Amino acid sequence: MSIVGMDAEISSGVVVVVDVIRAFTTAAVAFERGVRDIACAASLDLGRELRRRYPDRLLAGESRGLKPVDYDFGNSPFEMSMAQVDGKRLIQATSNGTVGLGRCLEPTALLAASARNVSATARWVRANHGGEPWTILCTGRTEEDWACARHLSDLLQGVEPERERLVAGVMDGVAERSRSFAHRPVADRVDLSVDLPFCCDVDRSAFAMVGEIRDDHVVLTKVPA
Ligand SMILES: O=C(O)[C@H](CS(=O)(=O)O)OP(=O)(O)O
Repeated sequence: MSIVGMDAEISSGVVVVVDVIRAFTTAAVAFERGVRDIACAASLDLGRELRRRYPDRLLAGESRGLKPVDYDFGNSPFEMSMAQVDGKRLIQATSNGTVGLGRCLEPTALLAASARNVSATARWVRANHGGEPWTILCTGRTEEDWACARHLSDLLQGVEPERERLVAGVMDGVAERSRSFAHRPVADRVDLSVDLPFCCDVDRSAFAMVGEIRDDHVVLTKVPA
């Protein structure tokens, strides 16, 4: 039972990949909007390749937080909350979250989580892999993923954590990112203010996002839990 960062060797067992700001908050919102499944790519170019392979899929993702010109969507949960994607299939390629999914080579089970579906993720793991070893992979260096991982770890161990502490951790992560953005040219800064309410909406999504490893990507599906 461990919480690790992206520099760790990912063991087997149940692996939950956490990305609160913003990949797996955006993925959760996409599923809430009726998306059927999400093919997660570890790079923008692989995302483009997947679109060539599966032209019916819409392409979502970011580079340095911003939407590539040839992508259909960026990585904003706010943007996704208004998207007409009911019944659609997505491809998602981001800097951290989808890269993290690709790091897990032979997990017993692989899931994607954010604060939005953290309790549902814990319920799914306990119901389907209770008592088995698990690893929580934080894909970011800022506080939000680690706060979410600690929250999930408590839930997996039968401890009821405080939501307020998780929200405070997300807010700390946003503050850290805003400070880093301040060093970028204005045009390169990501306005997280519209996304923050979605990232802080703890347990809005009553489903786990369960991954299936394919040759060169991971497909997430929504599983009520
Ligand atoms: O889109 C995001 O919020 C981040 C990119 S950055 O770290 O803010 O530049 O990507 P994600 O994979 O969602 O952490």
